[in-house]
Amino acid sequence: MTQDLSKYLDALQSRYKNQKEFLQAVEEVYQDIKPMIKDNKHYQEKRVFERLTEPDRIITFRVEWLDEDNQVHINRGWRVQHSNLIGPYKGGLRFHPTVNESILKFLAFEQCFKNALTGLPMGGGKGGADFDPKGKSDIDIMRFCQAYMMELQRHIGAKTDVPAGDINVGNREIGYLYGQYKKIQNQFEGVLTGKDIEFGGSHVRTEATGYGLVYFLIAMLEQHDKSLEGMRVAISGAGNVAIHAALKAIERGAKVISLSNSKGVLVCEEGFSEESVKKILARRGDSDNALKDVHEDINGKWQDDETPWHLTCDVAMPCATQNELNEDDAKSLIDNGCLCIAEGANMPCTSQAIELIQKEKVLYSPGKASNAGGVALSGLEMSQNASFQRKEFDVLNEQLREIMTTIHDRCVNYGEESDGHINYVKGANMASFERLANAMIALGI
Ligand SMILES: NC(=O)C1=CN([C@@H]2O[C@H](COP(=O)(O)OP(=O)(O)OC[C@H]3O[C@@H](n4cnc5c(N)ncnc54)[C@H](O)[C@@H]3O)[C@@H](O)[C@H]2O)C=CC1
Ligand SMILES: O=C(O)CCC(=O)C(=O)O
Repeated sequence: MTQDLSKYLDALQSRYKNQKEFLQAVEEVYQDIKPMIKDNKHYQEKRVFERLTEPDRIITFRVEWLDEDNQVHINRGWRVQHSNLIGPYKGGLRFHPTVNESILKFLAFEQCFKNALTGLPMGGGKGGADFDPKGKSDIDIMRFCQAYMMELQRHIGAKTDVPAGDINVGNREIGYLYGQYKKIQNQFEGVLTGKDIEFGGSHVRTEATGYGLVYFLIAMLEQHDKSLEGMRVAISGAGNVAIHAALKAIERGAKVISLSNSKGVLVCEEGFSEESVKKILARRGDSDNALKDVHEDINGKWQDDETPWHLTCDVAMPCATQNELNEDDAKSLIDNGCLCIAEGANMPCTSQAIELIQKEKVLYSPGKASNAGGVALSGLEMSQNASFQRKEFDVLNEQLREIMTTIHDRCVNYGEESDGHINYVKGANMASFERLANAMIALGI
């Protein structure tokens, strides 16, 4: 039967040969769950792996919009509804010129496993557009969001599909998207998460992915009798995930030595202060390189076209984008003594980098486990919306910490190897696959 499965994988690789990110995500899961399928005749007979690798549906549409000078623009929009086996489709929207079907399919596929790990009733999806918000005015952003929602609203609903933010879709964009949905549908419901606190949003959603990443990291270090306090932490990215991971790591006594963007890296050898990170956060909206702008003010060094991975650090947290950390970067981190890599972004390490990291037995957590805090908090936003209630910040923050610790423990339960090493990738893949596969069998064909 595993032989048939490898034939199926060959067929998938040939059918989607132009979708390298999607295949990369599927192949990673396949390696870890192969033995589970071999040992379970129901998984074989019901062809669960094959069914899990094909999205339920992909909605593709044209987004036409008028900019503030009344010029016509046309973009491609998508929503990949991958699986609603264990709850409504759930996952973010990404607006970036590099967005294509392969990237959204990989993200939606990963999202199913991530959401299963949270223990909450959420299926997996992802969407977005090849729209580039860089340099666009607020009016242009609003008009694009309205045009995008004009089509998306037909396909989503509080119990059907609940999008949220991802790269370049934050609180402002969610507001414009939700405003348009409400106008068209005349429904005040939890159809999007990441909303403003004043109209149905939840405390801690903004911070959740970054904070959750650090809660996971702390659990991972404690599991290995280590503490985050005093550790040098290199972070990439300077967006929602990176900034909140930096703030939480600083609060917990770590020395955060870098933040980055696609133009270079900002290094602060003595460690950023909380005030420095907040300065960067405040500048983000009105500058296309906030990191470079503030470097002198906060006593940091700006390095053009560099990434953080050549720095000497104890912990690395890639929090920018997919495949941003390659084999050479992994080698450089390991040679410089890095003992832990915790992913904040989705699939930031290339397959070759992961192979090396695993071979060297460096502590390593995949994004689908360590960045699950964002979607977990979205799940809590959905339940607050459904019951027309609002929970306090501290209550939700504690719930987030508990969920991340539980995800960590699930990875340990499934990922501990005979020599005691914990393979968090294997643990995350097996624990989530089991939940999805069992649901698939119970729900019938
Ligand atoms: N926002 C969320 O709740 C969640 C986000 N993620 C993932 O985290 C990552 C970052 O997302 P957000 O922080 O939300 O987005 P964001 O739009 O707030 O920030 C993205 C950051 O990455 C930087 N960046 C983009 N491309 C880069 C490149 N090639 N090299 C270096 N830096 C680059 C940008 O300059 C920006 O600072 C993405 O992989 C996303 O899918 C994962 C889970 C939840
Ligand atoms: O909160 C959500 O629904 C989406 C989060 C997300 O896009 C992710 O986990 O990658």
